Amino acid sequence: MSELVFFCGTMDCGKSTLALQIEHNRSARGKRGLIFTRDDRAGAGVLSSRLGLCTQAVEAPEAFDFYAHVTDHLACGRPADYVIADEAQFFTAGQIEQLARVVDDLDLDVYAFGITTDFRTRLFPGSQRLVELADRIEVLQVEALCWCGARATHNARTVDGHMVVEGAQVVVGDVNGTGGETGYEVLCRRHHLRRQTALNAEAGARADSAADVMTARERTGTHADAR
Ligand SMILES: Nc1ncnc2c1ncn2[C@@H]1O[C@H](COP(=O)(O)OP(=O)(O)O)[C@@H](O)[C@H]1O
Ligand SMILES: Cc1cn([C@H]2C[C@H](O)[C@@H](COP(=O)(O)O)O2)c(=O)[nH]c1=O
Repeated sequence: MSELVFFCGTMDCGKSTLALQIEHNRSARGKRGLIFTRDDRAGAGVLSSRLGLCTQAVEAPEAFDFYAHVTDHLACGRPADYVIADEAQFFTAGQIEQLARVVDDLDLDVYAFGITTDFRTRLFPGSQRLVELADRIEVLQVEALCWCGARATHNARTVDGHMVVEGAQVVVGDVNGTGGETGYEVLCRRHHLRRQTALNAEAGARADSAADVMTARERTGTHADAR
């Protein structure tokens, strides 16, 4: 029986890589896939992984109808055995329902990949509908890590390395943003809630060690000018 599977995780945990691997393994066995994405960092009509691999995909903007596209494709006599949909968090709830119909009415497997929550820890509409409708939810096993070493569970948006909590839900970008640009950093829940990014942690550690030196000097009565 065909299924709708939602592969999810934080940013940078290997979702697009897995999408490319699933595509590779199935096409190597003669199966034909339809590949969709929306607003990939590499540009329109591309599904890209940070490992350097990418493949052509159909760009699916807000008005795009997945069900109509797949039925048209089949009606033209072209084959399709499965569907891959990356950046699924950006799809509308209605588009996820179309993907569910592709499974139920057209009997194709649909593999959707996306982050569940935004920089404010709120579900994206597409991800919410996938959680509600998917036959299976697979959390990726390659853990992205917070700067503290714990498993990263949340996505922070950063400007100059500092976490921001205001702004549009969708801002396409990458982890490790630099030079004033909007970027992202994955964090564990504790550090997301405390708004502590790697940069803040570094500054905090420097301040702590300066305070330790001051305390030691006060304790021993030594000062830089006394040396
Ligand atoms: N230089 C590298 N060497 C090895 N693995 C890398 C390298 N750069 C990225 N990766 C791997 O690629 C993963 C990101 O893959 P990607 O498919 O782009 O993530 P996602 O789609 O979840 O944002 C990282 O978690 C890491 O495991
Ligand atoms: C948290 C968050 C992310 N985004 C964007 C940033 C990237 O373009 C994608 C995620 O891509 P990835 O392949 O999973 O790294 O989503 C956003 O628009 N809004 C957010 O809150």
